[in-house]
Amino acid sequence: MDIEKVNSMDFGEFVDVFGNVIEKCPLIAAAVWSQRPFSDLEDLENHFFAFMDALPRSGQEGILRCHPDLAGRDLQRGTLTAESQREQSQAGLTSLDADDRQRLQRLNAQYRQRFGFPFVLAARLSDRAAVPRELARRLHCQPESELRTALGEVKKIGHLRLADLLGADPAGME
Ligand SMILES: NC(=O)NC1=NC(=O)NC1=O
Repeated sequence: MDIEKVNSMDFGEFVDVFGNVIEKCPLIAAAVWSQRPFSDLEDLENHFFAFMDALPRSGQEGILRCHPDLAGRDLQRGTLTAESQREQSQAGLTSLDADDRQRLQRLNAQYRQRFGFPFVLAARLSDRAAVPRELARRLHCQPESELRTALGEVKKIGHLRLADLLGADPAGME
């Protein structure tokens, strides 16, 4: 898909295509649509991220709270979005044994208790061994810096999802 096609989309089509670039936050695509035309794919991506950066802390935490836990209830119930399902299975989180899954759920609960939002990480850039290690490490970070780290992970997820949608090479979208 090229940028001319993106710029020609009406509102409904744009939100249908880009509504889940940021997990369960179609509002962001709905807002970014009005800023077309986009000069290129990177410009489109930057508008998504600029919207996130301009939100008050409550809005940024709200974005994080829209993310399903890694190897959490939604994965067990099969209620993940298609994108999340693919990402979590690529990281090997759909085939954890009971002990590993329970450990991850315990760490997720501790993290959520400490920060008030779920642990978010770009699963496609990680794997089943690294996820709990990274979660345990970030559990000890300060809230301010952890909010920034978590939003950075949302942006990595968004970057990869946009690259998929636009048929661009993820590296090429830097
Ligand atoms: N809590 C999360 O990090 N969730 C997720 N990360 C991904 O890459 N996909 C998800 O669903």
